[in-house]
Amino acid sequence: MIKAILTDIEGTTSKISFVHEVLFPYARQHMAEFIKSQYQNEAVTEQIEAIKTQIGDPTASLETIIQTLEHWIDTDKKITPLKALQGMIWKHGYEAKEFTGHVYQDAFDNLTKWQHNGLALYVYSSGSVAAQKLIFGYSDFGDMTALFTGYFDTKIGLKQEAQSYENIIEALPYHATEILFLSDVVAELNAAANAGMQTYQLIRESQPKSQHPNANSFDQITIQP
Ligand SMILES: CSCCC(=O)C(=O)COP(=O)(O)O
Ligand SMILES: [Mg+2]
Repeated sequence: MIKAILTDIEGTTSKISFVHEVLFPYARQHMAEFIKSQYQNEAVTEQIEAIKTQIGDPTASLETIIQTLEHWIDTDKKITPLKALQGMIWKHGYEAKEFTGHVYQDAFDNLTKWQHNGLALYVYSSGSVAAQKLIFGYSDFGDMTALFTGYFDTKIGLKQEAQSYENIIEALPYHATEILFLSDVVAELNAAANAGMQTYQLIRESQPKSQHPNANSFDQITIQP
């Protein structure tokens, strides 16, 4: 019996193009100015130090840090300090109403229904928890954050590793088989299944099917009572 839903964002609740054509370019455009103006802000300093550790250069200049971040954005790296900084930059965009968070109508409808029916809803995305709260907090449907009981990001582990899902199971009051993980990415679904979760693949665009149950929209997801 499913008691909790764990959902991916990009390609699952939300359009890939919103992330790649709106969010990533916005962060790319503002990253240099943001780092230069905010590097003494404690939360930003913490991320800069983490980047220095990651690249193995404790004396890296701000210029090197900026170039590294821009390269990571261009190559879609799911690196925790990059994701934290992107979230901080997106906050300005959402607050200035430069964009709202894209969420598919069927995702909004079914997440609302599932929560109403007593299922606990959680998010697991490579975007930081702060960025997850922004996309749902400033969504096309208004503030959706009350739908979710909890959020997980790469601090719990990478999305294609079974250990990350084992860590999530450990953090939740459910048995692995009571959790349904929704994602468009087969490697993530395989990792979740290896940890014992149930899975559904969202095929929003023209991805190849896999051995996981699949659906084109949340409307087609059947949850056994
Ligand atoms: C929180 S919206 C931005 C998502 C993001 O930064 C990303 O890299 C996509 O990750 P996902 O795990 O949702 O595919
Ligand atoms: Mg995805």
